Formats: sequence, C-alpha cells, structure tokens
Amino acid sequence: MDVPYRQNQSVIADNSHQESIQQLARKIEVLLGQDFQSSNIKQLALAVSEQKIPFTLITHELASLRTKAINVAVVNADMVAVERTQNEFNQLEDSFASLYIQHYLKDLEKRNHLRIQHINALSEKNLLVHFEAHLLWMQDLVKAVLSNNPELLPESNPLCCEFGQWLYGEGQEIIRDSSHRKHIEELHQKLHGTSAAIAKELHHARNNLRMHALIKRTEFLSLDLGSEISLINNMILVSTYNKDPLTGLLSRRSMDKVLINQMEISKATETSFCVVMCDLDNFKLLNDDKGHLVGDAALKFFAQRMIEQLRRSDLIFRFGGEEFLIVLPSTSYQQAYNRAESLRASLQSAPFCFEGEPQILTASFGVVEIAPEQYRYIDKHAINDVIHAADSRLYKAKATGRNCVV
Ligand SMILES: Nc1nc2c(ncn2[C@@H]2O[C@H](COP(=O)(O)OP(=O)(O)OP(=O)(O)O)[C@@H](O)[C@H]2O)c(=O)[nH]1
Repeated sequence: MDVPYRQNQSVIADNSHQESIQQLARKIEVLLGQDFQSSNIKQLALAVSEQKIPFTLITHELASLRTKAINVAVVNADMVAVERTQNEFNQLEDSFASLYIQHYLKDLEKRNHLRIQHINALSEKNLLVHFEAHLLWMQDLVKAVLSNNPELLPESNPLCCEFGQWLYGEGQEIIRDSSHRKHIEELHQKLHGTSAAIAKELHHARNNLRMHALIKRTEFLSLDLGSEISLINNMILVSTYNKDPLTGLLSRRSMDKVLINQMEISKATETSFCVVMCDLDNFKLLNDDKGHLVGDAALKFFAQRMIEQLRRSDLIFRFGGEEFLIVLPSTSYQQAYNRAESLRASLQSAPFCFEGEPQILTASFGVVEIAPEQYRYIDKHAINDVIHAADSRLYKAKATGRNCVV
C-alpha cells in the first residue's frame, strides 16, 4: 500500500504566545542563574516564539538546560535543589507543550476548516463526504482538547462514527480488495485509538507533551484516511466518465473537471499528486510503414499496458492522437518517475506484436509533481499551467532522444 505523499507543515505563533514564551525563558534564566542567562536561552525563546523549529528540538534544548541546572546543584551538593530543579523543569516542559498545543489546535481548526471548504468545492463530493464527516469529527475532538472538556469528545467507537457505519456497511461492498479494506480499517481504528488516548489524558492529569504527540498523530491519521477515501473515490468515478472509443481510456472531455477536483482533494488531504504526459515515439512512421490498423492496435496495446501497470485509482486520459495524460493521486515525483520508467521499460521487455510480429514501439514521458502549497487558485489557468508543465517535460524527453522519462 502506498504511503500518501505529504510534505511537512510548520506552525506559526501569534503575539500572545511570544509573550508567554518570553516569560518561560525568564523563568529558565532564574533557574539557571547568572552563568546561564546566555544567548542559548534567548535563542530558544526566539525559536519557540517564531515556531520555526519542531517541538522535539525544544524538548531537546530544555533537556540540555535541565542537565546544566542539575549539575550546578550537584556541584554545590544541594540535593534539595536537585529535586526542585527537576520539578521546575517538568513544569516548564509541560508549559512549553501546553503553549504548543494551544497554538497547534487553533491552527488545526483553521486547517480542518479549509479542508472542508476544499471538499465542498468539489463538483461532486461522492465518497469524500466520509472524509468530510471525519474532519467534522476531528473538529469536535479539537474543541474538547482546547476546552479541556471530555464531554465534548466525539464518538469514540470506530464502528459507530459516521465513517465507521459506512465502512462496515455499504463500504464492504465498495472496497472489494480485502487487503485495501483491511488497511483502511486499521487506519480508522488507529485514529479512534489515538482519540481514546486523548480522552484518557483529558480524564486524568493531563500530560501536555503526550497530548501534543497524540494530537499530531491524529491529524496525520486523519489525512491518511482522507487520501485513502479519495483513491477509492477515483476507482468508482472512472466507470462514470466518458471513454475514448478506441482505447477505452478516459476521454479528454472530463479531464479539466478531474484535474480541478484532484487539485481540491490534494489541498484537502495535503498530499502532492503527479501528472505524467506520455507520447508514443515516431508513431507516424509506424502508421506510414505498417498502416493505420497496426497504429490503432498499437494504441490499444499501450492503453492496456497502462491500465495493467498503474493503480486503479490513477486516471488515464487519451489526451490527443498518440498522447496520453495520467493523473497519479498521492504520489511524489520519484514514485511517478518509477512508474513511468517501468512502463517505458516494459515496452522493450514485452513488446507490442502484430499478427505474431514484434513491432518497434517506444514512448517518452514527462513527469511533474504538483504540491498543494504550490498553487493558490484552482481554475482553468491552474489546469493549463499543470498541463503546460507536464508537456514541457515531455518535450524535453523527446529532445533528449525519446524512449525516456524526464
Ligand atoms: N493509427 C492511428 N494513428 C493516429 C491516431 N491519432 C493520431 N494518429 C497519428 O499519430 C501520428 C502522430 O505523428 P507525430 O505528431 O508526427 O508524432 P510522432 O511521429 O509520434 O513523432 P514524435 O512524437 O516526435 O516521436 C500522426 O501520423 C497521426 O495521424 C489514431 O487514432 N490511430
């Protein structure tokens, strides 16, 4: 099962956090004494206030400051001070984590809201309604943690939430591949597992460090679930779109709509997708030498090869005569490159034959990765930019000598 391709996100702090963090920095200075009112404390405070560094680095820095403070107490043989320092640093760590969580949750609320907006912008939501339902579930979870109120927690049983009811009901029929179904069930159970752990934190003395990790994990699981739902959605949608009569691939008519929806989904799930433009090489020669019947058979052969080698959730369009456009959701450049390369190589290892005769048939490929943060507006211009970028790569592949992936 492919892991959704997602880039790391960073969190940005507001002014109130900066003030609290300056206070914490001062507290560290007091704890460490004159010797340690050093640049590294100020740097730490600055780094935290800018939130440009991962939380794990903050905890690492705190740990080293803790060691220094304890060493001072040990050198003075003051065991009471050692214990006090330990306690104070535990509190400091919790305060830092609490600040991070508050900010992270508020930011998560905004991100979730945006994700829901992108789903609402789809021309048809189809199965994405289930991702939307889980995003709303997440919003309730965020509210519960922000207000520290377990009463506000959403449905905890994975069998009973909106998505769970669909997954163990109608979804059993729709997701036919049992290993894929198992993967989604596991993801969903893990997501509810983290929410159960969050509930435990809320019911008992809350450890903010643990809470921070749990919330982050919940968000990633939620996005993974969204990516999986969008892949199943594609598999279903393929059967409803217009097909090119010769190859059976999707016709260009639905391409703009599909690309616009893919860009919305990519924003909603925070995963990159790839577009591959490919074109059979010197196809005119094949037509001229062997005739149009052979040319047609070659087009059908190549179409079939793509269907066999790509995922059922990848969308393959006949873009023009012997040109094809492939949309690969939740895919990085390297993953798409590898797929295109194995497709290219397979034309040599298992070549196209006509009436028992192997024919020379090669193809060139241009690959582009589209990251969600790369585009702001999703409209006809954005689609044209994507197609143009893929076309430029294909042009480069042709200029490089054909029969290659760029
Ligand atoms: N048999 C057949 N040929 C087609 C079809 N659609 C387009 N073609 C032919 O595909 C050929 C494309 O030729 P070109 O655009 O010159 O491209 P090429 O010969 O593949 O050269 P490069 O792309 O530069 O490698 C033309 O001869 C078209 O007539 C079709 O549906 N069936």
